[in-house]
Amino acid sequence: MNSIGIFYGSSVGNTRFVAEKIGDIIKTARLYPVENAKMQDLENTDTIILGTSTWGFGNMQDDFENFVQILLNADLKGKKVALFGLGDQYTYPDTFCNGMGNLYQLIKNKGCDFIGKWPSDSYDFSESTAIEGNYFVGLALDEDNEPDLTNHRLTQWIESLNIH
Ligand SMILES: Cc1cc2nc3c(=O)[nH]c(=O)nc-3n(C[C@H](O)[C@H](O)[C@H](O)COP(=O)(O)O)c2cc1C
Repeated sequence: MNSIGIFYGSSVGNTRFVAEKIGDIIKTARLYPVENAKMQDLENTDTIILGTSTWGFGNMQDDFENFVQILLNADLKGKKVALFGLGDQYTYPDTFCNGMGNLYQLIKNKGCDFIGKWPSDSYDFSESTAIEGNYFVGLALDEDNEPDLTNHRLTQWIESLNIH
């Protein structure tokens, strides 16, 4: 069976809120806050949905501090990976969702199959390390300024993943 896990880090609850929403839609998915997640959790999961917010002008959320090493050491070959990131495009237009960009850079050469890139044209920002061409490397969400768009973006994105 294709196991699905949602791994996330969240400081004030926005990424957790989104992770739980994804879990409501993909009923078979297990939720893993990265502060407690183990390498085995990653390696036992076929489709990894991985979410971080951005803090301190472009960093991943704090709970990734230890999890970064776990991600680097884990065997992710052949796994599907879908990234999502939360940020604030108006206050931080030069580092919008850079946390997701950093996450992508960290694991992009680990042999996983990235799914769920997302068009960037409906956002208003100047720079992001999460951009490749006209697409974000995963779903970008802005709960600070556009919470009303989250549901629609999320359902479209999950449909595009084609994993359940
Ligand atoms: C001090 C601070 C720094 C932030 N830095 C960035 C940033 O560089 N880029 C960005 O897109 N968002 C930035 N944000 C916005 C957060 O990523 C956003 O509020 C997010 O929804 C928080 O999610 P969380 O509660 O899951 O951690 C920052 C917010 C704060 C308070």
